[in-house]
Amino acid sequence: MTDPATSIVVHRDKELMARAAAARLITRLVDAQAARGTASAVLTGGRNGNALLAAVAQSPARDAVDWSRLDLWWGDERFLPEGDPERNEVQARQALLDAVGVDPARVHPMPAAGGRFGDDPEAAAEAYAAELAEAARAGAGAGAPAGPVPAFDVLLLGVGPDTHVASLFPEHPGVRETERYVVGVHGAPKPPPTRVSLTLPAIRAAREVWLLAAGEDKAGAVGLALSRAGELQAPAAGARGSERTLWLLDRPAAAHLPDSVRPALLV
Ligand SMILES: O=C(O)[C@H](O)[C@@H](O)[C@H](O)[C@H](O)COP(=O)(O)O
Repeated sequence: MTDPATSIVVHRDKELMARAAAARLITRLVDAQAARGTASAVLTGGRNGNALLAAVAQSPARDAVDWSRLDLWWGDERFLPEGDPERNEVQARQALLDAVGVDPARVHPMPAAGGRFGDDPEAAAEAYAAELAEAARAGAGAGAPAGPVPAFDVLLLGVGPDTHVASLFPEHPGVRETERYVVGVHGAPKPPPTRVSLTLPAIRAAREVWLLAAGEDKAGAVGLALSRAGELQAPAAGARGSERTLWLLDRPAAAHLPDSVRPALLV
C-alpha cells in the first residue's frame, strides 16, 4: 500500500509520459501563480526530466505561465565547469529555459566546478544551502516563520535504475544526511563521480514531488521503491512531497509494481 497522498500514473510510452507531464507542470505553475502570484520549481537532470522540459517548450499552453515570476532550482548537479554540456543546468537551458522569458535573477543553478568553489563540492553545497535559506526567508513574509528551504510548488526527480534520485545513491553518505539540506557527493556510481545534491530533508520540503521513470531498466527500481523499501537502500522511497507524491511512469517502468499498488490511470 502507498500512503493516500501518493498517486501513480502509468502512460503508454515515454513520449506520451513527457507530454502529459509537461501539461501537468504547466497547470501546476499556472495554479501556483494564480494563488500566490509566484511559483517555484526544482528541476532534475537525466533524459526524462529533459524530455519533459522539451515538451513544455513545444506546448502552445506554455504561454499561460508567467515565466518571469518563477523561481527555478535544481535537485542535483554534476560538479563540472560552467557551460559544460553535461551540466544539468546547461541541458535544462537548452531544453526550455532559453526559449521562455525566465528572470535570470530567479534562476538558481547549483555552482560549477572550477569557479569560486574550485574543486570543492562541499563548499558549493554550503553556498547553495545559504541561497535556499535566503529565498525561504524572503518568501516567508514579515513575521512568518521560515524553514531552511522554500516550500517548492513542485520538485521533479528522475529515478535511476538503482533507485537513486537527485545524486542520492543507495547506501551513500548523502542519503543518510539528516542535518544538511545540500551536500557534496563523491564517488557517484553514475558519472561524473563528483556532484552536488539536495538531501531527502530538502526534497521533502516541497509541496509536490514528482518522480519520473521510463523504460524496462527502471521497473525493478520502481517496484522496490513502491514496496516500502527503506530509503537507505532505495532513495526514491524517501522522496515525498508534503502535500503530494506523484509517480509518472511508462508501461515498461511499471512492469513490476507491487500488487498492493493500484495505478490511478493506465492509458
Ligand atoms: O544528474 C543526473 O543524472 C540526475 O539528476 C539523475 O538523478 C537522473 O535524474 C536519473 O539518473 C534518471 O535519469 P534518466 O531520466 O536519464 O534515466
